[in-house]
Amino acid sequence: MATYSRLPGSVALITLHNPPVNALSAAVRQGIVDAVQRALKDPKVTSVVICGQNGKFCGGADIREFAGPMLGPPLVPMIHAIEAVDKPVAAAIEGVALGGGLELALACHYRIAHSKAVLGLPEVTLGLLPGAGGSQRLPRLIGLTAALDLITTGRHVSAAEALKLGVLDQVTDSNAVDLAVEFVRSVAGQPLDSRRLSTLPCPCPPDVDSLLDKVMSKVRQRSRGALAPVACVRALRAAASLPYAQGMEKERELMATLFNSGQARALQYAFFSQRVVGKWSLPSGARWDNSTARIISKAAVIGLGTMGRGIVVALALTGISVVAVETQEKQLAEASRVVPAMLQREAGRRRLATPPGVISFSSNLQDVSEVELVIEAVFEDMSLKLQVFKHLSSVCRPGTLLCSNTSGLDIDQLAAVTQSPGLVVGMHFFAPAHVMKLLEVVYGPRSSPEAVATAMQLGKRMGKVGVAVGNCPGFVGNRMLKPYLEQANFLLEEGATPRQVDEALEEFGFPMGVFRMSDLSGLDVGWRIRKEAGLTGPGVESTRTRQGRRYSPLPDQMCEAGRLGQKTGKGWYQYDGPGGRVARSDPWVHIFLETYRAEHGLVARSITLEEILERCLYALINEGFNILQDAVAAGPEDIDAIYVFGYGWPRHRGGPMFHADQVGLGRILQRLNQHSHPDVPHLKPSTLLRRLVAAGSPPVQKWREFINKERVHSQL
Ligand SMILES: CCCCCCCCCCCCC/C=C/C(=O)SCCNC(=O)CCNC(=O)[C@H](O)C(C)(C)COP(=O)(O)OP(=O)(O)OC[C@H]1O[C@@H](n2cnc3c(N)ncnc32)[C@H](O)[C@@H]1OP(=O)(O)O
Repeated sequence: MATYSRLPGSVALITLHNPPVNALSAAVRQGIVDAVQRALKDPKVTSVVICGQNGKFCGGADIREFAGPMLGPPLVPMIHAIEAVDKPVAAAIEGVALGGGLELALACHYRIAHSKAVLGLPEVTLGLLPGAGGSQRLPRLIGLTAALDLITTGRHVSAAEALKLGVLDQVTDSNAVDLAVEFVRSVAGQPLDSRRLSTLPCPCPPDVDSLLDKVMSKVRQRSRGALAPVACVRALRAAASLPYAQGMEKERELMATLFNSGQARALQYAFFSQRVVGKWSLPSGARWDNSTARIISKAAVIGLGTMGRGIVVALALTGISVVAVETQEKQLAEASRVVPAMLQREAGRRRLATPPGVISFSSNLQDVSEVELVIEAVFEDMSLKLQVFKHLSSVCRPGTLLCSNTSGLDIDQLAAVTQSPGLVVGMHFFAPAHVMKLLEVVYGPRSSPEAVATAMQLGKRMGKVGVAVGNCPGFVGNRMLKPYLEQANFLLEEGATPRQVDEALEEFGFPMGVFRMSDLSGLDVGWRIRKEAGLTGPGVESTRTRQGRRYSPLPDQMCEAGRLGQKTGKGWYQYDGPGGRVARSDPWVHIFLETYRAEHGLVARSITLEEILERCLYALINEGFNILQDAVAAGPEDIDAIYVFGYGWPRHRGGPMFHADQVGLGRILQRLNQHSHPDVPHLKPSTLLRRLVAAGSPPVQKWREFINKERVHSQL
């Protein structure tokens, strides 16, 4: 709702009330309409201020309402009515003015903000455009070029930047509402025509068409099939070329298409998933709201390879003091040189004013004795990690949290060699660790709620999306990746080329197909894991069935031929020498595949794009259902957040489990059954998937509840 009060000196104050962010729900819109009417009718009122309760102006339209029928007064006419008021109206912006919140402010005649306020039109990140006049008013206020940047990226800007751009009229370090009240009193009675943005022309550069074409091609390239950024550019083209009323008509038309699209649903689901995963819970009953996190101020990182260096930077950026330990002198010397530069660059990129934490480098493990939390990031080798954990347990003071950055090894085994297994958790970062948003926080049966809460809290401080997951080989992300990679290799055996597979996945929206990704991360990573699992190596027979399952030795043979990916200049593609980035098809690979097929009596067949996607993605999704069934992930949102933030799953497709819901669970089940084969267990449909289909395929938002009920009745 919104409240109305008349302040001394003829100013009406309209306050939005809808915690936590004063979103423009039906009740708030009704409250605003009523309050504006009252202000208009009251002859004693000469000016109006609109503000939000609890220091937050407005977080925009109520996203939850988008899923149902839109009730209450519509936003667009409400905003028009505010602009038309013949008494000066000012928005007093504290906290946030985002989306519809900023559009509301743009309808006001003046905008006054607190210096800590954040403004933006992030609708594009929800699969929409600023459809309450924002796409037409903002360019008229700040010019087409700046509006294109803000609207197509959805980025938030500080009050200082907004003032510079001309979005704001004044910024204050003190009370923005008081200043706005004082200000509107001073301008009461003055003409308002020039303050109504809809009446102004849109300032454009002379080469407007070439600017719009350039932005459009950049947006298409960056958006990987997302519709909203393209629609935003179209709406802004209308602002630049049409009178306001026609521009609004175009905005409405584009918004109508986006509003009901699967992409908007996916992006709004992704918005809420990101928030759901913060509210973690463990099978033990420990939860985000009944567990206490420790505040970490001193931490250590053991191992300064690529991952360790990124973790040091991520910690230091939060202001934590870090002891960075590396026992190999050469690696230590290189890290001491490289890490401060990385830190400087990243701090600059994030426009951090505060000095980052202090880093001290050491080759001595004893130097971690005073820290509160250690993150081990040594080579992915269990015996080495066990040694490190044993040592840490004796060196660190009691109560120190011991975390491992392992990408899939057994956390319980590591915990078992320490004196306090409850204080051991996995903190699985993704490369580059100071940039990538995902953090898998891995708990074992003995991990204490405090340890999980602390790791999750620390992740949040580092700006990560932390997802609490159970302990199993590969955890969630890499466990699901395994069947995906496996299917990609099988497709090569059957006749596909690496480029065909990659193109299908890139067209789906991944930034990189599976083979380009393997080349980037190094083919030897998986090779080492397969050797440890006894699947390849000396003495293992070179067959296509191993340990009772279909097995493709193709990636092993690539490694044996010294083709480890980008780092060797050759992998599934060829590059311009070691470290090269541009992937080109390699005739060697084609001959290699042909020879391989001939040796194994395989006849290449033509494989459709559809089959590539189904086999790779449905195998991955099926493993997601197994993970939910095993309670390794608490809900589908957890899996989807992991894939969107860590594995390049296109955000406008919501995540693998959301995608399954969109495709239809019945269809996924039917296709899995079709592709299924007795010696490919990953394609055997999961029991959970079958039970969901039998229950009528409830929507993804209901799966958590369904799983819990099934578990109570021991059906899973
Ligand atoms: C027939 C078809 C017709 C089609 C035509 C239709 C026409 C319709 C016209 C409608 C035009 C609408 C145009 C406007 C659109 C919009 O405004 S879309 C929304 C834009 N706003 C945003 O994207 C902001 C989203 N929120 C945030 O970025 C952050 O929440 C925050 C505001 C910066 C605060 O961050 P923080 O303090 O970290 O808190 P959070 O944890 O993120 O959030 C707290 C809780 O608040 C919930 N929430 C936040 N914003 C909204 C929102 N806008 N709507 C609903 N709920 C919101 C968030 O989910 C958290 O709740 P819990 O998860 O329950 O904790």
